[in-house]
Parts: sequence; C-alpha cells; structure tokens
Amino acid sequence: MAPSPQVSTHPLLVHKLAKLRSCTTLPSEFRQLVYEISQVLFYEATRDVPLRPTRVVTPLVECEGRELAEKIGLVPVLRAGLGMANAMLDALPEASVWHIGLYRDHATLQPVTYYNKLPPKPDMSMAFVLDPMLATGGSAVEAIRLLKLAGTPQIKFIGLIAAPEGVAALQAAHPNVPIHLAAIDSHLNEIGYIIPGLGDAGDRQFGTA
Ligand SMILES: O=P(O)(O)OC[C@H]1O[C@H](OP(=O)(O)OP(=O)(O)O)[C@H](O)[C@@H]1O
Ligand SMILES: O=c1cc[nH]c(=O)[nH]1
Ligand SMILES: [Mg+2]
Repeated sequence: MAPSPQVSTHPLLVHKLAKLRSCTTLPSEFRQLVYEISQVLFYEATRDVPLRPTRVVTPLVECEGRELAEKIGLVPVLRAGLGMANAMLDALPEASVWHIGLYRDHATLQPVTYYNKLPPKPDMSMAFVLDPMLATGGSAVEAIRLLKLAGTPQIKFIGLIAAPEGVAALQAAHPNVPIHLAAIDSHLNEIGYIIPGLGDAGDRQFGTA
C-alpha cells in the first residue's frame, strides 16, 4: 500500500499558503510565495536523503564532514513547475534539472506531452517531480511514467495543493512514489479545478490569465 502523503504543517508555510490562494495576490508576489513554500517543502522532502563521509579542510584543521550520497535531479512539469524548480535549485545548486512539458487538455483533462528530452539514462539517482497542482493526477502520473521509463531509480513528487482525487490516482499508479504537499483540498469541480485551490497555477505565476 502507498504511504500517506506528507502534508506540511509548518505555521509559516500555512500562513504563506493563504496568501498564495488569494485572488488579490499579483503574479510577482505569487511567484515569490511559490518560491518560499517550495523551498520549505524541498527541505522536508529531502529529510531522509542519505549522507556519506567526506574530508574537509577548514582554515584551521582537516576534519570529517558529510555530503549527500545521492545525485539529485529536479523535474519541473512545464509550465507551472518552473517556479518550484528555481527555489530548489537555489537550495541545492548542484542538482540537475530535467524539464518535462505537459499540459492538460481542457476538454478531456488528459495530459498531452509536448517536451521530453530525457536521455535513456538521466544522470540522477533520486528525482523530485515538481508541479504545484495535483488535480486529477493525470499529469503527475504521466511525468512519473516517463521518468520510470528512463530508468530513474528513486522518485518523489512535490506539489503545493492537491485534490483527494489526484492523490488517489497518483498513489494507485505509482505506489512507491512518496508525495509531499502543502495542502490537500476538498474536491475537484466539474471542470477539473481544485476547490478551494488557487486557480490556474501557471497563469497566476506568469500573468497569462
Ligand atoms: O492533475 P491534472 O488534472 O493533470 O492537472 C494538473 C496540471 O494542470 C496544470 O497544468 P496546465 O495544464 O494548466 O499547464 P500549464 O502549467 O502550462 O499552465 C498543473 O500545473 C498540472 O500540470
Ligand atoms: O486547480 C487547478 C487544476 C489544474 N491546474 C491548475 O493550475 N489548477
Ligand atoms: Mg495552467
């Protein structure tokens, strides 16, 4: 059985999430909030990444330090995942970034892939798929399917807001992929939007509504 999704309860994150949802929040502040919330979620989602010993020379002596034992890859789902990737790349500059372009067809709600340049063996041992909205779950399920096809050994999903329907779909399709979120909302409306949600995360980041 898939583990329960991890939903952050950090008070600062909960506070920022309310601002993110507000229809009065303009794109510049929206992008900043996506950045700040994503960075907190990235720290939480990487809590169990293994470390290995390394030697460090300080200005005074040589000592033992520890470094990440995984090669971390960030996989933003275009467009809306881009703002999340910036935040995580600033937290871990040595991460590699692999873009996957998907949009959700408005009529069918099915994901349509328009960009995938994953090589046969992407150079990462742990991938974080980034998409702020997990609605029906179709886009996340497809992005993770593409990553698994490319042979990525460990995959985690980080989103900002999910519908229960999206969580269930992702857990059913990929039960071995842990899910990290800022919130699980009430339901999807009749056109597949998360309620209460925040609207269209791509449009709100890039001012294209
Ligand atoms: O769980 P799903 O039902 O698949 O919906 C979620 C998808 O919808 C949004 O992308 P959108 O199609 O709006 O593309 P965009 O990021 O380019 O705006 C969102 O960023 C997800 O990728
Ligand atoms: O509520 C939703 C659902 C899908 N995509 C979004 O950006 N928002
Ligand atoms: Mg969109």
